[in-house]
Amino acid sequence: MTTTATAQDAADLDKSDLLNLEGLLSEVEIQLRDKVRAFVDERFRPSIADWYENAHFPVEIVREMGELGLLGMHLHGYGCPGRSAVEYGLAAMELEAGDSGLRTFVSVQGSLAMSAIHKFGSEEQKNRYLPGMAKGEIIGCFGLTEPTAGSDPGSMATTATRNDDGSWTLNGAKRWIGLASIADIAVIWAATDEGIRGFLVPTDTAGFTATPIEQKLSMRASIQCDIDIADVQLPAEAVLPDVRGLKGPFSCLNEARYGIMWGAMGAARDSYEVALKYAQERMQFDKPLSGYQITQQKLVNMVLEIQKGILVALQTGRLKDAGTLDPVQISVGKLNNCREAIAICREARTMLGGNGITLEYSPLRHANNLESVRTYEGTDEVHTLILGRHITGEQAFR
Ligand SMILES: Cc1cc2nc3c(=O)[nH]c(=O)nc-3n(C[C@H](O)[C@H](O)[C@H](O)COP(=O)(O)OP(=O)(O)OC[C@H]3O[C@@H](n4cnc5c(N)ncnc54)[C@H](O)[C@@H]3O)c2cc1C
Repeated sequence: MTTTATAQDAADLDKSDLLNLEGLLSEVEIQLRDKVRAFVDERFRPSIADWYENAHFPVEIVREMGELGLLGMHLHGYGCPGRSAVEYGLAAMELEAGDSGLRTFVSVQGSLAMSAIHKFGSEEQKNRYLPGMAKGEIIGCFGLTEPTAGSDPGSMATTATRNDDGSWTLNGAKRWIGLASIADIAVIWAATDEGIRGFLVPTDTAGFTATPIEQKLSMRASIQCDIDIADVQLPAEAVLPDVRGLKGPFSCLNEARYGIMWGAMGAARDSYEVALKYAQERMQFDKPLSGYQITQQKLVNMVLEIQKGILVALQTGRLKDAGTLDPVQISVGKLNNCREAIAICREARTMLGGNGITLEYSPLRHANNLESVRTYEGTDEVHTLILGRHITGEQAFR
């Protein structure tokens, strides 16, 4: 009797959640996750292959994401949803199970642009922009990277000079700036006499030009731009008053890096599930691929890393919600989960054979997207150096 019951229980175990990590979540967290999963299934999955092929970002669903409470999710007040870090992470995982471009939109809007205004803006700036951004009526972008300053943003060449009347003149260039060509407001980081400062630049300001970067092999259902900033004139009150120096942009990057560690596991889980289904249906040498030892080993290795990666993300989220998270701990999850996710997606692709190189199946699309995800918000190398510095006490950046 006991044996039968145990066998039945084992058969019921979720093949994507062998350890029942769902049991670590609250009812509210599960409900939120399921709501976002349903949105991705209904509004995103049916069209993602076409959007990816045609390099189309579905701006038409931005307001729906606002209605779902996905924009600036973890921010409180000013019309923001005020969700926990774990809830934000679970949403990021479900969005990226659809496509990294969708999660990237939410990261740029909420974790980067809205966070910058929420953390460092004046009351006037917060009231003016955040409620509309939370609804998806105002789109924001975050300009830190430059053509010659990527991993080393401290070397940025964009300048902001204070004019005699207190207004500002900005000059320079930014590269790889998500959403810039469809954004209404850009957070632009620039070098000033007082150190690096953030500026809120309406994108219709004269001298501000955003041009989408084309011919991308990754993140195709998403927009990144070159920005040219030529004698852009801004009023005195355009500056974010409450921060100077790189700690400003870095604290926003930490918000986005946190979401990425969850998101990467969403792409990995989707690839694993696609590969498992395919292996069970595809017959070769008179039996399903899933009946071969090598195939089983691939699937087992995938699900082990997915479970570990979600545990890493969940523990990081619990620390964040408790207010005890150290930025070094974010590097653990960003580095590990991106690295493992890309390996999982590539392995899943091998199991699909030739069919795996088409957009009919998600793993190669996810793997290609993750090339961007492992690069932005600190490359693998940068997070390795952050962790190496912490472990050894020696900084090896330069
Ligand atoms: C799809 C996408 C979206 C993006 N969105 C945004 C955005 O919205 N806003 C924004 O500001 N930026 C954005 N970025 C830019 C992103 O943050 C940068 O690409 C990233 O920081 C790396 O900079 P880089 O591309 O200039 O590479 P580089 O910094 O030139 O690095 C090239 C290589 O050298 C390695 N390297 C660098 N320094 C060291 C070192 N000290 N030791 C060892 N190796 C090193 C790097 O790890 C990398 O492998 C985005 C990028 C992409 C691809």
